[in-house]
Amino acid sequence: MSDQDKRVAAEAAVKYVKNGMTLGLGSGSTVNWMLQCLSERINEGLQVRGIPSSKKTEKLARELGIPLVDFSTTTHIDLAIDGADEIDGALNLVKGGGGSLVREKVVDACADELIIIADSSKVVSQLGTFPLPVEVLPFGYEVTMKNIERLGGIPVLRRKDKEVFVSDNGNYILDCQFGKIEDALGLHGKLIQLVGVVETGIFAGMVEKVIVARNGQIELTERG
Ligand SMILES: O=C[C@H](O)[C@H](O)[C@H](O)COP(=O)(O)O
Repeated sequence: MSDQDKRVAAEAAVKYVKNGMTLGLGSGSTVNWMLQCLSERINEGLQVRGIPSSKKTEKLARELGIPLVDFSTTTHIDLAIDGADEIDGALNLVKGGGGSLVREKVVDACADELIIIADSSKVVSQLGTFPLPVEVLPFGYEVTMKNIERLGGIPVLRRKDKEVFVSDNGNYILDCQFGKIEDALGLHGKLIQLVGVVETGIFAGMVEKVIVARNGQIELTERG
């Protein structure tokens, strides 16, 4: 992991932002760099507004003076910029390492274009080394865990500072090891049908561009 590369990727993504855009603001440490870059451009006169995908992003964006709106103002997002925990060669993603996957998916899915920014440690040949985050209702999460085990997963209830981690939506996160994921969309489809599952961290077929920085150099991959 390199903060320098996260910043390089973030700077490259912000070049795609144009005056007047409504932006989807993802979550995580790479997105935090993007917010810094965006705020610098806003200080230079760029006029945009953002819809944040987490309370943490909302807080930082406010501190940086980035104008924010929510879905009561508009349901249209021109461009979303977000991070990822894993990116495969088909531009499928695992997300949710920071617990923001549900709001990220709502924001990213309604954007005209989604750009993913990352340092090169996130690029994998196959998804599944990073345990798949699955957001579940707290009620009956034990049952949901059993059902995930029946699908071949090993779910672990996420904790933070020894307390159960609670998402911005008041839900729990199960970090699920499935081994190497052969069929990302198929696995998502099975999980999302389970009662109690709110959303999975598989983002398949959603990305237009991936910007990866490796030792300070940009690698741009676009959906073919
Ligand atoms: O829930 C968190 C998000 O999916 C993040 O975009 C993802 O975890 C990547 O975060 P970072 O840029 O900190 O590695």
